[in-house]
Amino acid sequence: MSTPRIALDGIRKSFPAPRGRQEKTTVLSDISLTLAEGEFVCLLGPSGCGKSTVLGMAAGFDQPDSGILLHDGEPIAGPSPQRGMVFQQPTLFPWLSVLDNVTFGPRMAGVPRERYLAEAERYLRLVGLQGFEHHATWQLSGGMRQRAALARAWMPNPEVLLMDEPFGALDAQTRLMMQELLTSVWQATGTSILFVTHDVDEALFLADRVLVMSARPGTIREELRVPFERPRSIESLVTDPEYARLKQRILHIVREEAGKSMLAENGLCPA
Ligand SMILES: Nc1ncnc2c1ncn2[C@@H]1O[C@H](COP(=O)(O)OP(=O)(O)OP(=O)(O)O)[C@@H](O)[C@H]1O
Repeated sequence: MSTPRIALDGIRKSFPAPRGRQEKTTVLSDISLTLAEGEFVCLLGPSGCGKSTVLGMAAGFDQPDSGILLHDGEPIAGPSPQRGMVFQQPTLFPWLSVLDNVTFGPRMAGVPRERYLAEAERYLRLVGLQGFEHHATWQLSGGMRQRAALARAWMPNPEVLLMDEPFGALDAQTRLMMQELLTSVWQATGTSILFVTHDVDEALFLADRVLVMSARPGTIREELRVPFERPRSIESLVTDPEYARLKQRILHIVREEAGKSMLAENGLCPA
């Protein structure tokens, strides 16, 4: 078997307790997962189970207390342009044009314009923003801003993209369009994607595999392979009995784990 792009093995992570309290909060108890080259994996789980913490560690923003964290078999010691991150709120500079936002990294690094312009135009075309290069980002809709953020994340040609509910703030129609668009850019680039979502339909539309996390302290409770051929159409998927079975299974686990979280928050032990 080839080396995975990203591998987490036995990751444990705790954070200091809020002021005035002694004990630490253990957020992740034993997380092991892999992301293969070109694979699309979705991470689902109840609120607060540690999904963003997993992404942050894979990005190199934070280190685990124990366990192994690897990119192509090498330890992840800090952030790298090979691992891009996309957040729910696109972190764009509102006063800059779309093109200046997308090319911000190479411009700040002093790369000559002719070396990055064709690449920027390619990504703007892939995300459907050709013709909007010179608009300021405050002039764009939420979906268009997130498309600009995608083009910017792809500019360094990262091997891995880590996405933290990137479509969570969009309306249902825009969200569907963004899922189709993301799938087509992913297929055109071959980037490995680890994608956090709360939306089971989104996970089943996008992913090759879905990993469902337990309540905090988070661990991977179940892994489901998503068998549907690509390109996928949401209209066909929703009539597929296998889609209904997978959706029911994931909803069942997430509800069960969310129930455990509520009991723990109220100081009660799950039965
Ligand atoms: N830097 C930090 N310091 C202290 N606690 C933190 C820190 N980062 C995260 N936490 C805590 O860790 C837990 C997990 O947070 P995280 O954001 O990873 O969960 P999540 O599954 O992504 O949540 P959600 O689904 O609600 O976005 C939360 O209780 C959060 O308060």
